[in-house]
Amino acid sequence: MQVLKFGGTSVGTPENIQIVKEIVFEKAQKDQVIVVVSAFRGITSKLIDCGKLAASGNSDYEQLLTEIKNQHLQTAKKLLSGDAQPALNTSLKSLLNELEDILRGVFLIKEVSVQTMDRISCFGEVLSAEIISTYFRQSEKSTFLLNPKDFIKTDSLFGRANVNFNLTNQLIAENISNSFKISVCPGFLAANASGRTTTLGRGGSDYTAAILAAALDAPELEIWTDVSGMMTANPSYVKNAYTIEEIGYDEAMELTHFGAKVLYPPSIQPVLKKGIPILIKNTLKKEDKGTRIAEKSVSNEQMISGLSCIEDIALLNLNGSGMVGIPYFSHRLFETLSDAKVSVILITQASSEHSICVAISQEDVEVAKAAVEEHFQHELSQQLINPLEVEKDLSIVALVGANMKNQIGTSGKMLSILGSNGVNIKAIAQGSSEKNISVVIEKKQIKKSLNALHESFFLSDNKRVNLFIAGTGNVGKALLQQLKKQQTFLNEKHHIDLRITGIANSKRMYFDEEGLDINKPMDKLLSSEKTMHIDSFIDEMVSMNLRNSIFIDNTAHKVIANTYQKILANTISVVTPNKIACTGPFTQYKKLKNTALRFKSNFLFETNVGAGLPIINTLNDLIKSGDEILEIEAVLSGSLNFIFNNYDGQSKSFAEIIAQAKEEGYTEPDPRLDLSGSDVMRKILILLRESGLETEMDDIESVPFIPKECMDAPSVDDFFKLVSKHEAHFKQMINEAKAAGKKLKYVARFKDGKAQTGLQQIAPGTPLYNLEGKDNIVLFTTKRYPDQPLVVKGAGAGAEVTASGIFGDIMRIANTF
Ligand SMILES: NC(=O)C1=CN([C@@H]2O[C@H](COP(=O)(O)OP(=O)(O)OC[C@H]3O[C@@H](n4cnc5c(N)ncnc54)[C@H](O)[C@@H]3O)[C@@H](O)[C@H]2O)C=CC1
Ligand SMILES: N[C@@H](CC=O)C(=O)O
Repeated sequence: MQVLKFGGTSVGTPENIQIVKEIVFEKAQKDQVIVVVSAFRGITSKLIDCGKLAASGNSDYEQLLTEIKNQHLQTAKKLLSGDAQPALNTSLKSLLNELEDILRGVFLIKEVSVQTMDRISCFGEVLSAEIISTYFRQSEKSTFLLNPKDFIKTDSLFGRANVNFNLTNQLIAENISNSFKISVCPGFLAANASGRTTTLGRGGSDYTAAILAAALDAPELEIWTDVSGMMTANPSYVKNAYTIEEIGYDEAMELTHFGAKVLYPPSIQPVLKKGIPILIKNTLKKEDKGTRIAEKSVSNEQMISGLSCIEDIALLNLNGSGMVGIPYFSHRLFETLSDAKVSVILITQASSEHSICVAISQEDVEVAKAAVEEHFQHELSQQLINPLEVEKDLSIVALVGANMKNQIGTSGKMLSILGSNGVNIKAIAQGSSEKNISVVIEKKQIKKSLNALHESFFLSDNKRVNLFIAGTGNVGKALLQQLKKQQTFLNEKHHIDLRITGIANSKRMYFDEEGLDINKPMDKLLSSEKTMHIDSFIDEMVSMNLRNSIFIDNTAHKVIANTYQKILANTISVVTPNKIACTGPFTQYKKLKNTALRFKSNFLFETNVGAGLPIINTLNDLIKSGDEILEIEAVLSGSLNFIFNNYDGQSKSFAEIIAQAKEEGYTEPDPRLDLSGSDVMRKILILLRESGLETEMDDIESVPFIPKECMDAPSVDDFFKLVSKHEAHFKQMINEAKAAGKKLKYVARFKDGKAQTGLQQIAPGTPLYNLEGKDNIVLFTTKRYPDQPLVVKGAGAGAEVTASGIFGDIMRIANTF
């Protein structure tokens, strides 16, 4: 015997009922089938409304009743043909007349009892079963319409009656005939000992099906609904959520309790007790596999079966010294809430017993608060407990999986993922069964949290990282190219999905939560009508509240650098080649680092020194492992190295070589920063700060090599003109070096606690002498490297290498999410 139950949507339209027929008839070829049906979608609510309207003396119930009548008669007309149709119409009309009579009576006496409401509300199932059984019978004569009142026997608790299982099981065995291929049974209704109609409460049709399946020892109970089973998370929040193919009863219960409303747990108790598996299937996508809920959880690799959530939660926090060591305190709290019909969803209590915190539905807050305050009036007045604290607009997110108990660190991982996304956890509960870890968070963080957790716990998922990019000049453009080139590789090899969710240049900005087309991200930016303003950019980025977000500053702008503090405090990481933030006052640099630590964001700026070379990371590793910097000797300007490697005082002028360095993207957007030595001062300052020294820009001595008049030029154009004017000065510098058999290098040095930068003649045979092109070199002499310094050397300027350094920082952060 097979038992199938079809929900309201499955039987909601004539077209859907035709699909139901296909499903049932296919099954009936193999074995007898019992088909339990719900009311057509929306009918039960309409019936209840009719009852309430009639009871309040409002004749509008008649209009609603007409709608109910028409929907059933029209469905019957569409489904049936020939003689069957008038016959069905007669029986439908007789049922509808009975309903009309009851409602008329209610209207006249202006009163409806729960018992009468049971009679009214179950008409949906009765009418639906009448139509469906007649429709089936038209093609399959061996179809029978069951009356559950004959065999499902309950007490007289109208509205939510309790089943007498002994009697019911016996009556089912006696009443369900083996002689019909298909039996159609209306769900939800039953009868008490004296034959009066009762109903089975919430999930009633599932309950009917479960009672039948259990009594008949069905091999499986099939629940056909409008979703393809239980999903790994709510798909309206998590696009990558997918159907769980197999799950244990316990896990299914946990998921259902916390939001996956595919089943109502109490309604499946009868099959659960007998270990009968339940198959959840989608009527409108019958080819989908669905979810099989079986007695034992399936031992698969997947540690987490699903994520679920409940929205609109409030926390009640009762605390006070008067609670400590007093027996029955929690008992009294729960009893008070229970008496007030407030259901407690989650509980946490500190072992000190100083406080107890419960999560309830937000809609129960007022009732709960009033009840608790009244009950604990004495303790409150004696200040033994503090006034009840209520926090609203919260949600619960739960991680569910039977395999969690075999895994160390699951809750740690969960909390760390939420923390690195700036999600504050208000309360946490983990049962000793370890099948569920639930956290209470702000409601606005739900989408971000579910997605971040889903990507981290479901191995099939790619972890999405959202990039907000400001600056699309030399470096910015090179970065966009590299992101495009690496996208497939990162997806396939590292399961990281980098999306550009925001982009800006100095004029415009553009946002797309799903990510811009990586092949042409500039198109949308260039046609955007949104004017770039950094405050609006940040507001939009923060309000998008996306998981795993990184802001990348590819500008050289102070205004942008000044916003890092705010960005980091919103748990959005910052990656930047812009040196301004790290070279302001030491207190500001320190504050940024502390903010990043406090808000679990990352602040990375490897490209501030030596472009893509791993200089800051190397230094960080030395310092973190306890080493100490004794000396630094370095060439830190790619552009100056390029200029002095290419200027010979003959073929091209000094101004022409600077222009070439600018053209090739080695200089700062304003080359005066390079030529003045300021850029090198910034870099050595950053290295000293990263070495642990509290240093300011003024602590660095710098000897300029460029005439003061050039540096005082009011614009970059004027600067070039003045450099041309002073060509003889530069010629003399290079000729003197050549005559001494040396090369000119702009050197930064830290020795004996002092930092200096300046142009020097470098003799052959020293590490700085053979530094080609735009290369940089840094020699760290440390306690561990006292004789032979640790050397980092390579290309130290240029858009490509800088972009690849930025990419490296992005990946370092992406791997922490
Ligand atoms: N070129 C190199 O070798 C290296 C450069 N850097 C740094 O990289 C950064 C970028 O350099 P480049 O790409 O060469 O500069 P660039 O001048 O080519 O590009 C700057 C970009 O920033 C945008 N921008 C300027 N102000 C803005 C604002 N207020 N809001 C939004 N966007 C704004 C511009 O529209 C442009 O797209 C600079 O901070 C530079 O110091 C760091 C290491 C090496
Ligand atoms: N302008 C800089 C580039 C990177 O910081 C340089 O010349 O080194």
